[in-house]
Amino acid sequence: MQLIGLTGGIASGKSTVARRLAERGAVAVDADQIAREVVEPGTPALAEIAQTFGDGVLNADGSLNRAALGAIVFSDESSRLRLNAITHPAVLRRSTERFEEARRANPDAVIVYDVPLLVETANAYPFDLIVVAHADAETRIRRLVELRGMAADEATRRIRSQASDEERLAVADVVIDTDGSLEHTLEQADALWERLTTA
Ligand SMILES: CC(C)(COP(=O)(O)OP(=O)(O)OC[C@H]1O[C@@H](n2cnc3c(N)ncnc32)[C@H](O)[C@@H]1O)[C@@H](O)C(=O)NCCC(=O)NCCS
Ligand SMILES: Nc1ncnc2c1ncn2[C@@H]1O[C@H](COP(=O)(O)OP(=O)(O)OP(=O)(O)O)[C@@H](O)[C@H]1O
Repeated sequence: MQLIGLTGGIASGKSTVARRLAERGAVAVDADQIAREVVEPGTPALAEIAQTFGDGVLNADGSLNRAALGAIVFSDESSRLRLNAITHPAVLRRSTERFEEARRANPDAVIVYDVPLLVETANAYPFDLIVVAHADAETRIRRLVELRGMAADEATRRIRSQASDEERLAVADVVIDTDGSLEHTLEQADALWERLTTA
């Protein structure tokens, strides 16, 4: 098994790279998706979030109101760290289970773990290789505004709450330049796959 940590700032194109690698045969594990699973109604993490941030972060049906919680944590660093302290242990546990399942199914599996906060959590995982998808903050803000309808100031706040480009590049074994065309990104993902699968 090879465990590849794939990170990058918000809207850098991590999921695009992960999807391409999955098409070529990798097992993709997505930390954002797991972070959603661990706060589903009935989970201990959701109960702790409601206790910490109040019932205002819940929808009428008891599910997490992501916009309400996002508004709190991306404008107040201590709240964001409190949320991380609640969710990250559960994300770590479930992610590790997914890696283990993939290894049991195929001992030669190449697992691509798409994780936005890798710089903050890298030491928790035994990565064989760290890949950083890198695009300028300006490009990422434009994508968030144009493709996801996010307000520019919200996009800037999220970027500020994450590790800097320098911090991410400092831990990278491989950098994928995601600032250019989509084809250029996909070509680099294909080259990475060749490297991973030709010993
Ligand atoms: C605050 C929440 C409810 C906002 O939900 P929303 O649907 O608006 O965003 P979503 O979860 O799709 O995340 C989108 C992007 O925001 C960034 N982001 C999310 N959480 C964080 C965080 N705690 N710190 C910095 N950036 C973050 C990431 O780049 C992520 O890809 C949600 O992001 C959350 O529960 N975050 C805590 C869990 C976490 O750290 N997830 C990141 C991967 S482990
Ligand atoms: N050169 C490029 N490389 C990657 N994505 C690109 C490129 N040009 C445009 N895009 C677009 O930018 C967006 C990047 O989104 P993607 O979900 O891949 O990023 P992400 O890093 O996973 O985001 P998040 O941190 O929010 O999960 C997609 O809509 C993609 O089509």
